Amino acid sequence: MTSIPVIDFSLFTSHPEECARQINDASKDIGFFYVKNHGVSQKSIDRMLKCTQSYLTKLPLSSPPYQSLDPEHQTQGDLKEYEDDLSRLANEVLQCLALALQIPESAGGRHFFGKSHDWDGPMPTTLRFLHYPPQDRDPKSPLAGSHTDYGSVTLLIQKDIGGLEIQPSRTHKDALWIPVPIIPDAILVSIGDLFQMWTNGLLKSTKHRVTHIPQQLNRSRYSIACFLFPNDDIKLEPIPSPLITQKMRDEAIEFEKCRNMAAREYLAWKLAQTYDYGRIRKENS
Ligand SMILES: O=C(O)CCC(=O)C(=O)O
Ligand SMILES: [Fe+2]
Repeated sequence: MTSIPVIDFSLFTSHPEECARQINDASKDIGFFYVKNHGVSQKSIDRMLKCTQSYLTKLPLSSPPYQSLDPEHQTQGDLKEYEDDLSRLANEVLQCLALALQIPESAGGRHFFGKSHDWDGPMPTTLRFLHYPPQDRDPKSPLAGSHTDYGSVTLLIQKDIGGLEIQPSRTHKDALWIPVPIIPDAILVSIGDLFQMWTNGLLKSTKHRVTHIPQQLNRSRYSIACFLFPNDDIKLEPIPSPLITQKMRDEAIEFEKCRNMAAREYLAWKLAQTYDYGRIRKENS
């Protein structure tokens, strides 16, 4: 695959197996897909983007380029409506992944991942509102450096200005970066590290970054990311899918060091690495 497929998510209601097949094909290959007809109200998306714009642009430039809100303490209002729509979509995407991975009924069937992602519980699923201010700095340095997402699945909404790029090839570090266009009314979904580990690499957590669009240097960029995380104690062991064989497990040696970790520990470990990396770079510059 050299481009990100667009999946008509109304298939989830009419033909769930077909929806699952398309999501599976994209997740095994490029690790990213768009969903349209996703049922998240455009009105609530627009309101969220408007709030992001009016709130984040008022923060001092020294603030971090993102703010995380805590949906747990929202009981009504715009954020609540958005969060309800998004959690329904997230749950349906997780059902498609369970269907595609043929999780046996005895283990929960299509609700296998829904059970480990308890949206109302104390899990660290995060909504992140991102503002990338206009650039007067070196346009060659990316707005967000190359990374994979640490959670299970990410749902992303971007406003007007592109710049997101992905590196689908995993064979060498200088492989081609391909731009991710903004498709109006579509939500971008990506597979995170946890799914890659749970499936011994069958599903792909793909590197991505945000770069400058030269014609847009003087404009702010906004996006809203929802990073799905499972409950803290979920292990990073292979899941019960007949598609994940012992051979794949033997080959997935890069995941071995994380095998005994629970999801929360992995998150803390990744954050510590990122933080240390940032600190070391700062100290050496
Ligand atoms: O802002 C974007 O478009 C992507 C941000 C991202 O990849 C992240 O925060 O993990
Ligand atoms: Fe990301």
